Amino acid sequence: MEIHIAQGHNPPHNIHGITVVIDVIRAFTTSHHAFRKGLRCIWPVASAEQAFALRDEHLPDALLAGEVDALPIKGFDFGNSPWEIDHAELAGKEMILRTTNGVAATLRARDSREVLVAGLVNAEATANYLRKQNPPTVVLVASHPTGDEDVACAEYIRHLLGGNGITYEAARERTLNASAARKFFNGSHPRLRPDDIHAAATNAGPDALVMRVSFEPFPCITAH
Ligand SMILES: O=C(O)[C@H](CS(=O)(=O)O)OP(=O)(O)O
Ligand SMILES: [Mg+2]
Repeated sequence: MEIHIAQGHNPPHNIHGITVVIDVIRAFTTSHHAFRKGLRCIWPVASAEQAFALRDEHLPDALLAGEVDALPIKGFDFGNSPWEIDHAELAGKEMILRTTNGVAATLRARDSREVLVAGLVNAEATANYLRKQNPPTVVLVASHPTGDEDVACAEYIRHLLGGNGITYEAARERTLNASAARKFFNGSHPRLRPDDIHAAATNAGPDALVMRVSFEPFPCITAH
């Protein structure tokens, strides 16, 4: 298995392999928490306008979650926040999600045999799944174009797959110290809570959920 790490919103082609889009702070931490609460599926979209349109035209009961510039969007039910998700009733529901990095990169990751999304929370379960599938290539996409937290998670997954990499403890430290984490610790906004970063830095172990993306008729994330 060849393992490549890429960074940013444009995952490379990986026609015969599996692509894992990584967003630790916070999109796929939020997603994992939502699936743990019984959410059925996530519909990722590129903008707040698309989120409102998808709900109004096709999914009248779906909840809206996400951010612009990390902040909650007016008219949405939740921010891009694992803490807010932990305090919500989600069993059997569907959610439309708009985020800056994780969702943006996922929407551009179609040229792959299979696409997964992950954070540190489900890195171990994702690595176990990759090992079982044993594709010829794995592309780990650190979705934040310049940040360190997603690269750290990619290096941890590569380590779990037997390649060069770092321990969970090192990835956790890099997440807590990432530039994207700062605004959650300095009281900059009441809905940017330190709890979100502590959730993002948590390892839920091998029993965490693997999150897969399908693209037809609309992009959709489900958990397994
Ligand atoms: O809301 C988030 O956590 C981020 C934006 S930032 O990196 O914190 O500015 O969006 P995401 O798509 O989850 O990286
Ligand atoms: Mg991020």
